[in-house]
Amino acid sequence: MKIAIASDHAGYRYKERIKAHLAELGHEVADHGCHSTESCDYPDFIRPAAEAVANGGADRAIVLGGSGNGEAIVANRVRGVRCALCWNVETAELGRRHNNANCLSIGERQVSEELALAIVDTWLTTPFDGGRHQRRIDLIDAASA
Ligand SMILES: O=C(CO)[C@H](O)[C@H](O)COP(=O)(O)O
Repeated sequence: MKIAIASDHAGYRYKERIKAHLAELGHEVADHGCHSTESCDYPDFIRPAAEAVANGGADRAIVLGGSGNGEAIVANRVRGVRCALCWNVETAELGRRHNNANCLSIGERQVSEELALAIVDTWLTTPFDGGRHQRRIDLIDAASA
């Protein structure tokens, strides 16, 4: 899978760890920054990663911050992106099964590194259920057209 990844300073360490994990799994990763723990403004980095999904340059995106809230907000402003803020394995599973989330947001200050990797693995491997959930996604898209 082609995966775009981005963080701010608060998500930088998990970004580096998750990039290594994705490479081990054989995924192709494009890092949209940031590139250090020096304070920066997350929209500058998150938006290009989300746009990569919207324009077909990436299959999925992972965005990382301190809480992950602002990162999910930025990603969800990009049409066609469905970004799920996940803090445990169940929210990651539901983000895929019910929301067909093509973007994952995690807060480095909220979850352990071990849990972050488990969240990533679940989000990568869980299929979308379709059915009534596709109808709801269609309603979301229609409402924001
Ligand atoms: O999670 C975030 C946004 O939702 C950011 O990582 C967080 O706001 C950064 O805060 P600070 O500049 O105080 O490190």
